[in-house]
Amino acid sequence: MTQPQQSQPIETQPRQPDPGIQLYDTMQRAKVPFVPTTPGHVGMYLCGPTVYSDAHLGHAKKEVAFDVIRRTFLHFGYKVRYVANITDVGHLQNDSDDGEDKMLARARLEQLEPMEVADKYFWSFFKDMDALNVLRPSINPRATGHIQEQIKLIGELIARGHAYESGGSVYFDVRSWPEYGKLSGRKLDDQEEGTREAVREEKRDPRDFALWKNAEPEHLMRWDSPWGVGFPGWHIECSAMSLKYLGEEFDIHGGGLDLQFPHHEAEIAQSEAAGHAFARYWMHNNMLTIGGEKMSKSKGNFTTIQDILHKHDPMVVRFLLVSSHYRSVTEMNDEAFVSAANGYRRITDALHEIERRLDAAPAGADAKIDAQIAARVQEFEAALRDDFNTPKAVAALFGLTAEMNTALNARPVPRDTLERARTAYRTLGGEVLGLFAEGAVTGAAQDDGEVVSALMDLVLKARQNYRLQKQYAQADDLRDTLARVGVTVEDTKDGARWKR
Ligand SMILES: Nc1ncnc2c1ncn2[C@@H]1O[C@H](COP(=O)(O)OP(=O)(O)OP(=O)(O)O)[C@@H](O)[C@H]1O
Ligand SMILES: [Zn+2]
Repeated sequence: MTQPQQSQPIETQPRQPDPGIQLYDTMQRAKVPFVPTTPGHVGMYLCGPTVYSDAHLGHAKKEVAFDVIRRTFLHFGYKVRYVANITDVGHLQNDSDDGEDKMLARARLEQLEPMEVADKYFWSFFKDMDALNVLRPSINPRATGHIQEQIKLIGELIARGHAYESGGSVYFDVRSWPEYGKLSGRKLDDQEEGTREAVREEKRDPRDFALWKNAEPEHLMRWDSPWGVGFPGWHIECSAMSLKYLGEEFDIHGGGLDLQFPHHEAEIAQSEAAGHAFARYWMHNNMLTIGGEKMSKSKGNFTTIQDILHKHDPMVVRFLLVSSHYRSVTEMNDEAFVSAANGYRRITDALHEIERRLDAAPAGADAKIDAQIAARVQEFEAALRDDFNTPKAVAALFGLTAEMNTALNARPVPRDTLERARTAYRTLGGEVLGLFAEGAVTGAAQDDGEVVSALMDLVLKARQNYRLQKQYAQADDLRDTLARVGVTVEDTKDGARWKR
């Protein structure tokens, strides 16, 4: 795999970790101050994809939401360890303990080995995420690479009396853990059982969930265990891998709202019952919807990220996603893309104009514009400190853009002020919101992006050099070549400009 073609966030100045971040904790059902387990550090665990098909736009909402949260912590001076798992075994069709393993069902459909399915969709997931400028996880553990860790944790649960073996499978005993249900607020008696008769018979209580499943003879993914040949249940991988890479207690556990029950509830019960403190804060993104309904693979109402990237610039897709709050529903339709494309262009046009004018700008600074920029930076940062409020942060960028456009239209803006504005855009829009990927891998619309803009800057500089050296034939030749591909060059008092 090629390296991610994205710039890692860099801080413009060394910072002390910002103590003022508030986040909404699903467990406390309130916005609370973020207090790290280890000062200056954030350990995050995100439930990643089950790699059995191409990712859709709903997955992109989740990945981008948590990517911005991670980037915000980096911006505010924290060191972040970001662990996001890959589920490549144990996720059964109906999310309970019944049905076929999603990986196996797909393997049969595509006539591939289960591991071929996992690898195929693992790489396609990261290709999509690179295009959307989502930073790669610090650690990206796969469930099948951590079978021993899962077996060990299951053994601990049996030893403590919170799990039992039955018919070669092992189940978590929910009755032994009265706190089961505390995240989602579901009482044990409300919880529906959705399992087959044979599975139900193995359980002491229908709501017990599988930690280990006995493998039927035709089941291809299988490992030896103290309970016979089988495979792990879906939930146990996240407890085992977060414990391994983030320790006994870590800061933030994230995932989609639809994972609260049963997945996160099960993760909490099995981790805490095994004696681990587990996550301090629980964060959940809301859903991306289409016609008011959750976009999902099983409903069939999904659009893959690949399909979207054939029609739209990946940065416009990202802009659309960050324009709504991670805890809000994002409704997807054509108008949403049109308005995101317009909004994104408004911001990038201003940034490019600022960058274009930098070289020829008069020396000095403009105190009034500097103050406006500083106020917008504060507004942006305050929005993100307040539970990562990206729509408000985007509004601050629009405010900055309106003010900069007014200033740019009124008078020559001095260089230090242009530089300050440029840094504000590049740091806040680029590093924190991740909106200006340099050379991200993409679909069709990318030629409109920054690569072209950078190349055109080079060409115009070369033309200017010819003119300064009075080599007018060469300068005209460049202009004519551009004209043949539909690019016109205009000479203005502020230097040459190009347009298509
Ligand atoms: N429409 C959506 N909006 C936001 N997040 C989503 C959406 N769909 C899935 N996710 C999140 O992506 C992750 C993986 O989800 P999953 O693989 O179950 O996708 P799915 O399309 O819902 O599949 P299925 O329909 O088979 O359940 C989960 O954290 C889930 O919350
Ligand atoms: Zn998980």
